[in-house]
Amino acid sequence: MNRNGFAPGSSFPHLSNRRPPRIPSFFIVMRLIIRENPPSVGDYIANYICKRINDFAPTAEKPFVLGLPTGSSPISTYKALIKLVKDGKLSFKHVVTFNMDEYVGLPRDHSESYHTFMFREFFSHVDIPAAQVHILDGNAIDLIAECNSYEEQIKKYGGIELFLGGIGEDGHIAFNEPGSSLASRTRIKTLAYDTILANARFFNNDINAVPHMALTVGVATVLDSREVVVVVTGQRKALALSKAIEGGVNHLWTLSALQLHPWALIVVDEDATAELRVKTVKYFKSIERVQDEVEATQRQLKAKGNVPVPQVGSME
Ligand SMILES: O=P(O)(O)OC[C@H]1O[C@](O)(CO)[C@@H](O)[C@@H]1O
Repeated sequence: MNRNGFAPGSSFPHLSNRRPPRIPSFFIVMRLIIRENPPSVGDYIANYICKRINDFAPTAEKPFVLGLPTGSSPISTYKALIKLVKDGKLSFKHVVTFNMDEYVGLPRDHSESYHTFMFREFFSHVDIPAAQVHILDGNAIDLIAECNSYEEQIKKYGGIELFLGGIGEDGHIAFNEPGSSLASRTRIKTLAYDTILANARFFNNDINAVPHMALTVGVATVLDSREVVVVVTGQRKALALSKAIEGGVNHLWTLSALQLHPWALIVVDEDATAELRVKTVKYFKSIERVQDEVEATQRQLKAKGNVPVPQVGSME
């Protein structure tokens, strides 16, 4: 068993009888948090990650292993995380990161490479030692070996504690385009035309300048993480969000694989909920309300010196 309580290499921890430790039974449910706009989504996720890292109390021997995405959606989260570090509330000194993906063939110092993006938007502003940052090398001579070694490195650290992810308009998580196997691992992926069109905005709207291939962690790599948090903002992601949470698990909308994860959280803005049923929105809002109440009760009990006992029934 690895630190997460899963069998090493297990892609579908939900199928094992082991529930990840520290998760009360009433939290074994996908959660959807709705905030007004991208900045408030960023604040929510940053505070959430901050609490998770601080509760974990990472050390050099036991670092917190964090998966990270690129794209415009996580920028507000990165800004908020940087502020928490500057305010002395959070440190990345004992955090090890693994990025989701990288273009193939784009020079590392290209302004749109994910290496450049990550250092420009995040790593250069926090106290993470560069040696603790892992980003796939899309210029490796042997790309397959690069992908295999990435999986090995993740394993060496005992797995990813929390994977923060972004999605594409076609519902892909990382660069797991429609039709990707839900058992996929880190590999080379040809980008879908939709993704090339969507990302052309970063390449002066020239679709020929957008790389057609990328290295990406697989769906199973993401599912193996102890916890997955996904950021979804903007109306252009609304259809993908509804397919992923209201539809069945489906390789055409790879985000839907999160339904198989015991500890998944999707944080969205109002615009991204445009295609959801009112009933769905109400359901997820009620879960947030109940959880807030449970946590408030637990805090009160703790303050009185009592051991908190969850009163909410299982929602499994
Ligand atoms: O947030 P944006 O700009 O829509 O970009 C999302 C893209 O970034 C990624 O998260 C890459 O890490 C992909 O999943 C997705 O294609």
